Amino acid sequence: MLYKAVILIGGPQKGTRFRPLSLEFPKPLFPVAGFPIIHHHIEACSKVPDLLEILVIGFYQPSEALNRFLTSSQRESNINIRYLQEYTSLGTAGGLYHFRDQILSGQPDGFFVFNGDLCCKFPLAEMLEFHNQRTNGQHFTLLATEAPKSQSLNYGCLVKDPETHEVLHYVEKPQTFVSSIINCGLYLFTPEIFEHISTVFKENQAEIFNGDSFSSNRDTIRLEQDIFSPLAGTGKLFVYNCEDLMWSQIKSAGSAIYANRLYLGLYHDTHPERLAKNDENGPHIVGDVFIHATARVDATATLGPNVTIGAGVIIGPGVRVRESIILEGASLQDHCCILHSIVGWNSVVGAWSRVEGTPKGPNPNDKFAKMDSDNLFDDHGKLTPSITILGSNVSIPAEVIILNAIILPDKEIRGTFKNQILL
Ligand SMILES: Nc1nc2c(ncn2[C@@H]2O[C@H](COP(=O)(O)OP(=O)(O)O[C@H]3O[C@H](CO)[C@@H](O)[C@H](O)[C@@H]3O)[C@@H](O)[C@H]2O)c(=O)[nH]1
Repeated sequence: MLYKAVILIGGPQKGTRFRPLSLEFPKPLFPVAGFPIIHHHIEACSKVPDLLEILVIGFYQPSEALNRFLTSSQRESNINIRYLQEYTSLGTAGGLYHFRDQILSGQPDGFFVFNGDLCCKFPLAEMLEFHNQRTNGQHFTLLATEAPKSQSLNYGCLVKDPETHEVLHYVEKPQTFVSSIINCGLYLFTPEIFEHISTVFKENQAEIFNGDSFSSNRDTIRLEQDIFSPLAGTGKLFVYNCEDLMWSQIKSAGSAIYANRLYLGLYHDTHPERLAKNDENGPHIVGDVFIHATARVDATATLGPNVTIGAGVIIGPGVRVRESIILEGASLQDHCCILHSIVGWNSVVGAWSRVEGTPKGPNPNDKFAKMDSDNLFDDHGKLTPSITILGSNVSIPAEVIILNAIILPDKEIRGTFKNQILL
């Protein structure tokens, strides 16, 4: 059986907590546990036997960074990888439909579709096995997991037949509780899915000529509302439910820090060589830490748990870093302290300064709790305390405190700042 994979990466977005970090760099390339978010998807795909190619679909302008990433991923994984750009946001099914000829070229028997903003222990082999056990032939499988009742409302929710695992009912982000089984944003489709998308496409186009709709987004088709909801209960849609799945969305900077922790934890099984170890000449390592081979870390620094140090980073004596991501080219000067923060590309933190955010994470007492995607502002218009973010080329002087702040790129900070966005 031949398969393909499609990764939906969306496009530039405004007003998110990721903004200072995604201004110059598409979010799917943001490094988590040392590698771009979608590198983890590609790595999972490379383990699927007979994978014909990977198509990355989005509405980002092709950029040097994206091209460089795709070329190097292709070389490393030895799989053909192409970027297909939508002319506008076509929705999670619209992009698939627009590029259906490319997806079906080479005649795959099926294809995986990934939301690009997932952090997951992608159970592709298990999904394939589950999918192929259904006798139906032309059917579709989606990956699901459990969420607490209150959090389930933030996701696609589904009700399944406990015997057959057929999806009987699907509601995208319901207003009231439907089910604690949530859509994880990873699907396995057969080519027949295009017949269902085509029906919706034609209905939408017909509306233009019936004068029913002047909406500018009539080319948009959503997998969740337009395809899954009507497919539920027709015997075509099945759910592979992985209750204990290691899974999170990456929507905010807080969730990037959480995903960093999850992927570093996974490296114990998948890539133990990527985890830093304590040795006489190196820094003190606490828990899971990734240090890029080109970073220079003083032996008196203490790093961890859950820290990623990017390429070319320089870390001075006595520095302390925990629960943070330090991006390529940054410099942390003597005895500074970085907690629950993301330090942007080529930023400098001066000696004895403290950069600190507020920890974000799912409720540890609730087995199925998910990471909430934190809003930038609370109901009173105040910045909600969360991860501190320094954009690229930010300079923090010596002996100041930066607490719960978001600092846009290229800023030279002169003093202490708390609970602010510095534009
Ligand atoms: N190519 C492309 N990608 C898109 C588009 N719109 C969204 N995407 C990508 O599709 C994924 C889903 O994005 P959203 O539309 O923001 O949905 P969501 O709020 O994340 O919810 C989805 O994911 C949840 C799990 O993470 C699901 O529970 C939910 O049902 C839904 O599928 C993201 O990776 C996003 O970049 C589009 O027009 N074009």
